[in-house]
Amino acid sequence: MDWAESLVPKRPKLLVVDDQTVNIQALYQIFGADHEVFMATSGSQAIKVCLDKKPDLILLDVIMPEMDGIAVCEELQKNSDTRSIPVIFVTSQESPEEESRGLEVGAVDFISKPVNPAVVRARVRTHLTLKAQADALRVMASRDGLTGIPNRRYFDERLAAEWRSAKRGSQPLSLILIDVDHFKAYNDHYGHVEGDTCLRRVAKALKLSVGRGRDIVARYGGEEFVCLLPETDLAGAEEMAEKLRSAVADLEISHKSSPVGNTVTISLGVATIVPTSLTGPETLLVRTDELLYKAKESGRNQVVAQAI
Ligand SMILES: Nc1nc2c(ncn2[C@@H]2O[C@H](COP(=O)(O)OP(=O)(O)OP(=O)(O)O)[C@@H](O)[C@H]2O)c(=O)[nH]1
Repeated sequence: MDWAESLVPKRPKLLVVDDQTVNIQALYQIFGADHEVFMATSGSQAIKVCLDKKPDLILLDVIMPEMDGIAVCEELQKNSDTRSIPVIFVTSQESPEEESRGLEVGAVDFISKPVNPAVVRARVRTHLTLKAQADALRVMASRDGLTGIPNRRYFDERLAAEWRSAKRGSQPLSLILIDVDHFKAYNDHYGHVEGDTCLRRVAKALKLSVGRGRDIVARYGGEEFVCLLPETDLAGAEEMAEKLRSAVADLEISHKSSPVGNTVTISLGVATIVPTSLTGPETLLVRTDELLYKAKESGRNQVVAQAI
């Protein structure tokens, strides 16, 4: 088994959608033993099952009354939770027009009815492998290689999305920029390998300190980290920043060449904004960076917070 195949779940989840139960049964016979098979007999039911069960792949009948396969595909494409689920159309009247229309709306493959067990198994396996590979690459592209926490790229995406959401709901959005104090001196004293270990431990402590579902901690670059707190006002963000500061202090990582103390410390800038059309995410980033600078200037190992 190669790397890509090993990423496929042991018992992949398949959703079979067909208005004729006899067709569903035929596919169940082929996949039931080594796949978890969900069934839907209409387009709207298929959408519900997708949202609920998050299948790894969908085998979708094209012609169905009420909501056909094309409409189901279009609906799945609209939602970021279902967009990446591969859809294979199962069709009885194959025509080039129908095939190109299906591919346009996001189908990855076509299979003719009545299905041939060996062909359908091989195609499903191929698309499950491709999906698993794409998922793994997506995760890898959003992680920082050294610390394993989300990287700047992922943070930028989340910031843009949370900005839009906060603007729509007129909710506060808070940002904390975090910088390890005198880290150059740490590297100079202990060496780069120890420096890397220190960054990993700091990242872990920060990550374990944030609790809410949409909060994220990411590596912003070098010895800088960032924490994004949706629907959080200044008081809440300041409290969180203080928690992060103590979490790192509590690690008690020896830093003999630090003018601040004997252990590794961090400085934090905190800003909160209720986004409007007149401002953009850069406003929040720039202001938070200025506040971090103030925290450094005022002696480090502290939090400086302000609402915009
Ligand atoms: N070991 C290690 N060091 C890094 C990494 N990324 C950045 N650094 C180091 O972090 C240090 C940051 O130094 P400065 O920007 O001068 O900041 P500082 O020494 O922390 O000083 P202040 O921020 O003012 O307290 C540099 O020496 C970088 O080489 C990394 O991935 N691993």
